[in-house]
Amino acid sequence: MTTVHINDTQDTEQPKSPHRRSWLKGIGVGAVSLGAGALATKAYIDSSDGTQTKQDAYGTHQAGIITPQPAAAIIVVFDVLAKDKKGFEKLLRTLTDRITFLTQGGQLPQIDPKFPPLNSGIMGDKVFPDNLTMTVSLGASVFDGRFGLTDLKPQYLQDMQPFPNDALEPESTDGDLSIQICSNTAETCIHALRDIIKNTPDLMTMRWQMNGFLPPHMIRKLGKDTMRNLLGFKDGTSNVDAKNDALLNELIWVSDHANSAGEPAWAKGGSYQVVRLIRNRVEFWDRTPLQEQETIFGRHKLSGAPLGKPNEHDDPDFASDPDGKRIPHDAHIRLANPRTPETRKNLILRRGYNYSQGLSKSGQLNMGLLFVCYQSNLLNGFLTVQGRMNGESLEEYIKPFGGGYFFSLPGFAKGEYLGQGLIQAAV
Ligand SMILES: C=CC1=C(C)c2cc3[nH]c(cc4nc(cc5[nH]c(cc1n2)c(C)c5CCC(=O)O)C(CCC(=O)O)=C4C)c(C)c3C=C
Ligand SMILES: [Fe+2]
Repeated sequence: MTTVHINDTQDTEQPKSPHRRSWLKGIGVGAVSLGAGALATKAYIDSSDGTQTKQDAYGTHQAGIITPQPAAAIIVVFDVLAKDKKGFEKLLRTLTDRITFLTQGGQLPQIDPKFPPLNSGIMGDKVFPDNLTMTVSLGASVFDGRFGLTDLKPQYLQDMQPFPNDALEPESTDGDLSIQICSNTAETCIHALRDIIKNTPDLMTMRWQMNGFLPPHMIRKLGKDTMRNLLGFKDGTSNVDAKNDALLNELIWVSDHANSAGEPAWAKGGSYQVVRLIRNRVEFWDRTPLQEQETIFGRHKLSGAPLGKPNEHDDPDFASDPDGKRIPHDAHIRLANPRTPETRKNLILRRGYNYSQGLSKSGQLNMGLLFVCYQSNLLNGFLTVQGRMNGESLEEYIKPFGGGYFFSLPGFAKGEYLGQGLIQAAV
């Protein structure tokens, strides 16, 4: 999908849009003579505030997978109430309509005040796009026979089985259908979620959800800097290049590539989505020596550089360290990506968010990582990577307690609906 940026992530102190320049002219002030504060104020009230930034609704792939991450996210997982294929199709058509409207924006209809409003009203009467994406994915349970889809399940889709360090809570695990909602603001995500709930009361019910956030000032730097997770480390330094189409067709999208062999035809253009809710034991972490923290990840905390290297994007060069003296063999990055020709097929596209949810029952900070990743092959991707990381030193500080495996539907064209290929292939 094409990304359309309308000055959202630009440096707000440089007048760029014609609209903005005309405003400056209109008040008879030259840009050079305006102080940064005045420009920043103006940036807040015109289109460069990001409210008009739009992601395409139509395309080969759904938005929200390779599109840049905005600052706010909600992952919400539903169980489907629809009883048959017809009901499931109605759900997919409703989701398509609402997502198209919410992501592109527009006027909300006025209604008779004797009836409840059609919408929460959080965005007023005119919905603005605010960089919203809503990515719809299906869990394995949808293919259980209720909707005539049994023979159409993506081959690796399954319920989440606990890894040795997991304590999966059933109320926060699995589910029929996930929606990853991402936007510039938490309010726009909440608005979108409430719109979906209001429009599908008879079709699905919420099972679990998690809100995530990233620092907005870092997002505005547009990839010039890497964001930090709540353990204080740069997270996202090394990731699959979302601009490399050949790589994406091999590793992220179900495609004609051998990595996707055996998948049903309808799944082409989709991707396996993994969500993991991972609590961080931050009080314990904050009492851990810096040296130990860095050894656990295999990177320097401040710079994000691989241990013993000066720069963040330097190659960790494991080959020159066969005994693990510089970067231990059980360091997170060494297990996650050993960087060998054999492990190339295990690369995944990570798209996680931080989360914070007040206090745990035992009075500790309840915060961590809303881990999300995408891959064309769940077995070669997350399942193998997580398998390699079982027993890593980081496990003492983290506790995965929920999540699920889902299949992100292919994108749709104008006049089509999400999952149309699946429904048409169903019996
Ligand atoms: C199974 C996949 C992964 C899980 C689960 C996971 C959890 C997790 N990660 C961090 C922090 C960092 N991860 C980093 C790199 C990294 N992590 C994974 C995979 C999982 N992480 C991969 C594939 C990579 C990239 C490795 C590489 O190519 O070098 C880093 C280093 C910076 C970076 O490259 O992003 C950090 C820091 C936490 C805190 C966490 C669970 C709470
Ligand atoms: Fe990681």
